[in-house]
Amino acid sequence: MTAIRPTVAIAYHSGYGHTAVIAEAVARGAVAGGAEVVSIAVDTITDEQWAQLDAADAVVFGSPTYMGTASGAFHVFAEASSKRWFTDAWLDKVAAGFTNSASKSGDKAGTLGFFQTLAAQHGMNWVNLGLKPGWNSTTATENDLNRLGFFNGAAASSPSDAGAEAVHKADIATAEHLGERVAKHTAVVLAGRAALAG
Ligand SMILES: Cc1cc2nc3c(=O)[nH]c(=O)nc-3n(C[C@H](O)[C@H](O)[C@H](O)COP(=O)(O)O)c2cc1C
Repeated sequence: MTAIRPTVAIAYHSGYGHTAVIAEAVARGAVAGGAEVVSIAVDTITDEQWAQLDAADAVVFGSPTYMGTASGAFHVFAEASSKRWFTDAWLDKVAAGFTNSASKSGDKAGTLGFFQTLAAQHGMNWVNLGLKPGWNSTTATENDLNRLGFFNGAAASSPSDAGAEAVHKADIATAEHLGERVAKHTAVVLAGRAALAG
């Protein structure tokens, strides 16, 4: 059987570089999971990149959490995606999401929830993180995968007074896990569609 190589697009914004590190980790994980990856900074998105999103099998949304939700730049992109909503251009694509903020909680749930709603409005199928929470018992440590205990996407906490080099290794590993999971799940979806069509 020919190996299925899904295309995973990562549509993200990063104001100061921290979320970009997480986006790179998601990309590495997706490649490890067998996908071809396209990374798109949504604040500078071009017509060609919109076309790449339309052609992708999966789209992973990523943004810093600003004021408890995705950044303004990401919201501009989300509103612009309404053009795709009218034509069902993203219907049945796989979707997932990640966010990064300074505080451990930092109201990141607001951002991941927004991504889930955006995906649902487009009729996309959400892939969750698929990891048990880490760092929540006396024997656990901050180096655990999913150390911040989110289920619906990958979350990262980066110190507000440090640069992108300070993004936590555990958050990077958690993001790699999400990318790999999305790639593998998307391959299953594509294989299922091909089998049903055949
Ligand atoms: C306008 C603004 C709003 C912010 N709001 C939050 C917030 O709600 N929760 C939080 O934990 N951090 C908040 N932060 C901190 C950023 O999330 C944090 O610095 C993050 O690492 C920035 O990611 P970036 O470098 O990809 O832009 C805010 C930062 C800015 C500039």
